Amino acid sequence: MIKVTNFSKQYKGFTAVKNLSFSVEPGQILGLLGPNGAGKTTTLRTLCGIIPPSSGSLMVAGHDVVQAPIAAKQNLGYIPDDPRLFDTMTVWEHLAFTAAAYKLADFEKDAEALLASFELTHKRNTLVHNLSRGMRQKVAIACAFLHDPKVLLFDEPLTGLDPQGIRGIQQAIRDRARAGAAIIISSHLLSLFENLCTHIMVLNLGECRRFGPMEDLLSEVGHTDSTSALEEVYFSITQAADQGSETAVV
Ligand SMILES: Nc1ncnc2c1ncn2[C@@H]1O[C@H](COP(=O)(O)OP(=O)(O)OP(=O)(O)O)[C@@H](O)[C@H]1O
Repeated sequence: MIKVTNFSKQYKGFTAVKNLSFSVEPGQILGLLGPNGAGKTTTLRTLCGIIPPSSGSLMVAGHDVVQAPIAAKQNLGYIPDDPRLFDTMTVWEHLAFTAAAYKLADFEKDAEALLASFELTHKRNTLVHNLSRGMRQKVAIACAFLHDPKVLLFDEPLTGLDPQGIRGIQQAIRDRARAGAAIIISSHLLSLFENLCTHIMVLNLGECRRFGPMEDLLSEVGHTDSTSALEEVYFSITQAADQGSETAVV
């Protein structure tokens, strides 16, 4: 569903991502982690077609994001770390606008259901300018879900959410994966990965240092507490990477 092959990205000669290859199948949730500047956002933004790759191929639901950008985007929902909304539009107008952009007929029932699931029904006619940060985040996620994309990309999805919101988004992500979506989540919250992800990729300085199923990664460490196990794996990989170790695939 998501297939990235030998992807590299340079910004004016600086290599932000180097020779990255991985895939995410339907139902899988890949957790992308790595220190600041590791290349996570660059990878997600390239998969969305916001920035072009320098080399390599990136496929979304069978469509090359450079060769067939519209078909790729029709199958994609992207929630950036700082979603930009239209301050002078209401919550409902955002959903209607999104439906028009994706040419969705009869979107109303699905939109109502999304508002209910994100506890936004009572804010239906409120200008997004007058929403809290967490509510704005939920509007962005509801819009990204509306066309029922096969691929979902989340950059730091829990920023600004309250515990109830966090639980709601986690459940929504799980439901989408169960329904067959391929999902990538970038975050610094290891506990989020432990609760949600089927696979993990650790990036450091633009290179993949580890990629594989979560259970394989955790079994290496042999912890019963998976949050601290993930933490241990993360630090051992990123510190080893700093000392120049090779990429490992589990
Ligand atoms: N437009 C740009 N021009 C030049 N360099 C850039 C640009 N965007 C990102 N970079 C550089 O590319 C590298 C990777 O950045 P990126 O935003 O992908 O990292 P990240 O893993 O998402 O980091 P964080 O966890 O801090 O969000 C960084 O060194 C960053 O400074």
